Amino acid sequence: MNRNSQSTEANFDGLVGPTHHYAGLSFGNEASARHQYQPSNPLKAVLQGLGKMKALADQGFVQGVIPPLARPDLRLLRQLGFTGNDVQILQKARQQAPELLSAACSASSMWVANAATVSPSADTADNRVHFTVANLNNKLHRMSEARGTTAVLRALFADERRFIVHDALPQTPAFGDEGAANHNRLYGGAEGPGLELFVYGYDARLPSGGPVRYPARQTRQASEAVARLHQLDPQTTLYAQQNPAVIDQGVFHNDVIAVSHREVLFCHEQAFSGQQALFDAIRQRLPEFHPLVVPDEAVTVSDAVNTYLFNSQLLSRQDGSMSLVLPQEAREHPAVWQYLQQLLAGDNPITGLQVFDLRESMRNGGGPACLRLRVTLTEEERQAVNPAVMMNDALYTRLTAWAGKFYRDRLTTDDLADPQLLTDNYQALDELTGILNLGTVYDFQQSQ
Ligand SMILES: N=C(N)NCCC[C@H](NC(=O)CCC(=O)O)C(=O)O
Repeated sequence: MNRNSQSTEANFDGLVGPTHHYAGLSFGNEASARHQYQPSNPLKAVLQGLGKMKALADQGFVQGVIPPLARPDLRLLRQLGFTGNDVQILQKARQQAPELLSAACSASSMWVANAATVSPSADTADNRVHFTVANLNNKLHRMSEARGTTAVLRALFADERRFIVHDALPQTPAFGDEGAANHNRLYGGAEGPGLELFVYGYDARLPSGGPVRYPARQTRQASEAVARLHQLDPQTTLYAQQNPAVIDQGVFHNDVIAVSHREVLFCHEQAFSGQQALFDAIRQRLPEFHPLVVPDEAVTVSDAVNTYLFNSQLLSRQDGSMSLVLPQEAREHPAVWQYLQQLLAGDNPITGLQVFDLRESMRNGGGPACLRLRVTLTEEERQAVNPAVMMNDALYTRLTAWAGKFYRDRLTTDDLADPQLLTDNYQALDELTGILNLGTVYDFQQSQ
């Protein structure tokens, strides 16, 4: 395979599933806690996500769709001791442990920045695109994604000559892994290996040094294991610790405080431990490195957590300038919006802002960047991706009609044991596998 052929950063967005609801399941994610038990609108949520995908595809960006996992996760409920037929299991869980029913129904697989860590073929010794499925072992509702995500990614990236999807790391806290949300890849003009920057919350070898209030979800040990699996060159691999003080302020993933694209790293001044030394190390390997650091006096960490300023997407336009894709909350915040105007006027590649209303996802702590998995692909690799998942007018029309047929416009935790919800979900997902040409990717299809 040709190492030097032109490559593209494609974005694959998670399609919001029909059971999207607010259950307060993610301790350390303040939006999740704040919106616990509020009614959600799954139809609006899926349409908001599709709107972003369609707008970016219309601008010529390569945009794909990742289907939701099948929920309720009856396998998980059985594993937790609930017995009987499907309806009995749901009802028993609702009566005895509603928080477990919520976990089994969570639509959290929409945040595909946590589906896997991805290394492009230019960085890997065997010249394949490597994916390691995230084990997400810090939270029950997220941990149970790994199995289904593995099957879905293998259905999308099936060509084993070009892609390899590794199983998730061992499910133990020392190997906590949250995927691409804690991984950046920086690169300059020349084709060839990029600099892979893995960001962890704590080092399991050291007894202290992590956050104290909220959990660190990613360990250094997990990042190192992913780098080994991906056969990365240690010369172009760096590890950095996220500042534990910002984890304690609600920055549960690095993509809540930093985003990279090409040679640019856009981040808050408090994002990393030893930030200056880290920047020196990056610059040593990548002379074009262009950090854009936001001072606390312009935007506080709390403002960043509330607006998801850094959970933005940086996209290159044809002319080499960059566009920043932001959530509506960033526009509504005077200090953040003022900072963004200064950024546009300043000497840097960002020349445009695009704002999307993603409020249904934002209320659970998921912004524009959480909803996408970035996969850098050569032209040949792009041709090898399942073409039915690539966004275009026809797919957008089909998926909006499909969602309109199956999704509810109101859902609360009280609705989760409704047998009709289960039947509708399975029917919706069965139809979706046809639209996206996925084969029988869901367990319920195999037992039919
Ligand atoms: N930053 C990135 N890349 N992803 C955001 C993930 C949000 C997700 N929220 C939730 O899982 C909330 C579910 C609930 O409470 O109902 C989480 O905390 O893992």
